[in-house]
Amino acid sequence: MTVQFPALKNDLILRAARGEKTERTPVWVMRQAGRYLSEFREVRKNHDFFSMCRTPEIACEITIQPVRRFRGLLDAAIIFSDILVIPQALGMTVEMVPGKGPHFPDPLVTPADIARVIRPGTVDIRQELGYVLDALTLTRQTLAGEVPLLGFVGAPWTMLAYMIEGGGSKTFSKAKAWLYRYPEACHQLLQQLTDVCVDFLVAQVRAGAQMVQVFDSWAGELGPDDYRTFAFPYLKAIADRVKEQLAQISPDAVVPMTVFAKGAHYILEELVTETRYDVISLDWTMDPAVSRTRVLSATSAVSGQPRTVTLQGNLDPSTLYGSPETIRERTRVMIERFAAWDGQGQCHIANMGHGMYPDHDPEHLRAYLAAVREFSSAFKSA
Ligand SMILES: Cc1c2[nH]c(c1CCC(=O)O)Cc1[nH]c(c(CCC(=O)O)c1C)Cc1[nH]c(c(CCC(=O)O)c1C)Cc1[nH]c(c(C)c1CCC(=O)O)C2
Repeated sequence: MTVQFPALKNDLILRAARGEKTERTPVWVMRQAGRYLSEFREVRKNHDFFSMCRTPEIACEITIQPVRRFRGLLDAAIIFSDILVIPQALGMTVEMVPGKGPHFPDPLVTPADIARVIRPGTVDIRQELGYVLDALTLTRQTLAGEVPLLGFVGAPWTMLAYMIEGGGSKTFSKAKAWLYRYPEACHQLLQQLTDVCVDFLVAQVRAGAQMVQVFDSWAGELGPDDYRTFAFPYLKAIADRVKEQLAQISPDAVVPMTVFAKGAHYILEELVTETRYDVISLDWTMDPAVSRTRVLSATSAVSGQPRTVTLQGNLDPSTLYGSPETIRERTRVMIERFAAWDGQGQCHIANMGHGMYPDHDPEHLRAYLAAVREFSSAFKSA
């Protein structure tokens, strides 16, 4: 299958991800499409969340809403979908309860339950998740090359946590109890989820995704040893296998990959030295300058040469509750810290340290996007 797409007019984020120099820092924001936008709420009031995901025309429209509203200020679009479409593809029921979040009426309770979701091979991606692929293709056409289109999946640990907890949780004690009581069943499930992630990401790229991100939103619930046992090996396998499979299609098909292990500050060195992710997304609790130093020294220790991986992030989303002047000042400091190592802030993709909140003022996001442009252009031309 070869689909022809319009030529790309803004490839800033792809260049930054590959470590190439850019004239300003590209910026996009997790959850840039969502409830803080009145135009999203307008569509949402007439539709159930997952029906919106399953209707390519609606998913396309919502993906493009922020690009349209902040025209010229965003450097990427991320496809409107959810990390929980994979548990659904494996046969689980997931509902999105307005104001509460995801709910699994029938979560995994005992290891015998994994028989419901484990199968030989993976799932038929076209059949179970074809609607995401169609949404990607339609959106990439509709964007007409204005900005690159990002695809994504949830990381195996984060998806396992939802499938066992049945929704969000304060302690993740059900999911973590499984790691201690039923480690074998967990590994089987994590392997199954990894296999689906790999096939799904490759399919997303074939359908039009120009870069992909793996969201390990609950990484920080695990300590270093558990993370190294139950999360990291699967994250690593996803990057290895996706890159291998894309390279087999053609060298040009290999897109940049981002990993966001939220809260797992201890894993930074291993992510850079042992995985093939091009971009590492930092949450707001990590200092950009310190993170860069850690990356440089970890890579030189391994190869004798420091490697410049691209870092993404990391303004605290709560900063957007401040005044536009505060946002501008905090953004200046953020840009400066990402530039501490080279004086320019190359190898940086600006984002928040997590997603937008529903009660954010879109005009405050605009202030952030404008400040990234202002200060990063100044640093890079200095
Ligand atoms: C953990 C997680 C989920 N989904 C996702 C993650 C990883 C990122 C993160 O850590 O935030 C990923 C996701 N979810 C959504 C996107 C779309 C693209 C974008 O970033 O704009 C993406 C990339 C839409 C969404 N996903 C969801 C909404 C709001 C749903 C609604 O309208 O009711 C949107 C726009 C719902 C969702 N989906 C999920 C939760 C916990 C919730 C409820 C919390 C909330 O309501 O914000 C699971």
